[in-house]
Amino acid sequence: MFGRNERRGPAGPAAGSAPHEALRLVKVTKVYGTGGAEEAAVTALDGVTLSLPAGSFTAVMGPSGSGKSTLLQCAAGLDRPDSGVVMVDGAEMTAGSETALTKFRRERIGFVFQQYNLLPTLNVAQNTVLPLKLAGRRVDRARVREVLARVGLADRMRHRPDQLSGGQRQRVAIARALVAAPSVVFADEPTGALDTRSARDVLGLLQETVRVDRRTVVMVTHDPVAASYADAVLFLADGRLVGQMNAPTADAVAERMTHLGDMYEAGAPQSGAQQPGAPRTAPMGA
Ligand SMILES: Nc1ncnc2c1ncn2[C@@H]1O[C@H](COP(=O)(O)OP(=O)(O)OP(=O)(O)O)[C@@H](O)[C@H]1O
Repeated sequence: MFGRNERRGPAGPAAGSAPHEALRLVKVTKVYGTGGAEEAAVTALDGVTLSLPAGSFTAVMGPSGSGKSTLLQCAAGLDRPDSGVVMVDGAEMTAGSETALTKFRRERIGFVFQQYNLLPTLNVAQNTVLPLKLAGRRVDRARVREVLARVGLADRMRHRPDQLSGGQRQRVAIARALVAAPSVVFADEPTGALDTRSARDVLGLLQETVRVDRRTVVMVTHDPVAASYADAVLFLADGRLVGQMNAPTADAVAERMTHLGDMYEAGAPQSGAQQPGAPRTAPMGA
């Protein structure tokens, strides 16, 4: 496991080769409500365009209500945008039927939620293999053991979630997210319910899956320390991307968050300099 400041160089591929794009959003818009007399329409996402290279770890931050969860839901295929395109590994996720979307999600996407979402009646191993079973894929026992060993739970395979601590439960959720070798892992406040030490373990595991397995991780968080484990932070305000910070530190992220409202009101979004392996966001309004 790597410490948060132990970076192994840029998260992108070796210099000279074109970065493989893991996730692309083009003008993704989501409006809730009809805008009728009794229900004001809320534009939760307003034309979000971004591109994340494979093997990158990106945190998404922004004030409450800025659209972070909606962005995650739309990018992960758990919800459909009203307009715009979501592509994973160069394939358009938003194109097909509900069945096709579900299949796409099961094959290419992993999830980690704040409240773990483990099934209480299944043990650790059974929870971990659930994505494989749902996708109708063969369960490779050695792979399951390997993934559980990676998260430090090889000796807990027969335990049920209620026999585990919060940190251990979240590590099961990470094993479950990784077992099917997804292209992108989406994590929604994965450390929101954890103590500092468990949070550090979970963030280290997410970082490790990026560095070692070359997975792509997108994490929504309110916590500047959690965001500092990422390669880059994207800042949202009012459903728009308003800034980006590469190689973030907790202090710099906290400061940017403090000024985010002012920045946005002044119409002066700031972006950090682009670095290899960092996400590319479109200019405002693109
Ligand atoms: N199902 C829904 N129906 C109507 N409005 C919604 C719905 N889901 C979200 N919204 C609205 O869309 C906007 C963005 O919500 P979202 O949950 O994405 O924000 P967030 O940045 O994740 O907020 P938080 O940090 O508080 O979780 C908010 O104004 C919210 O009230």
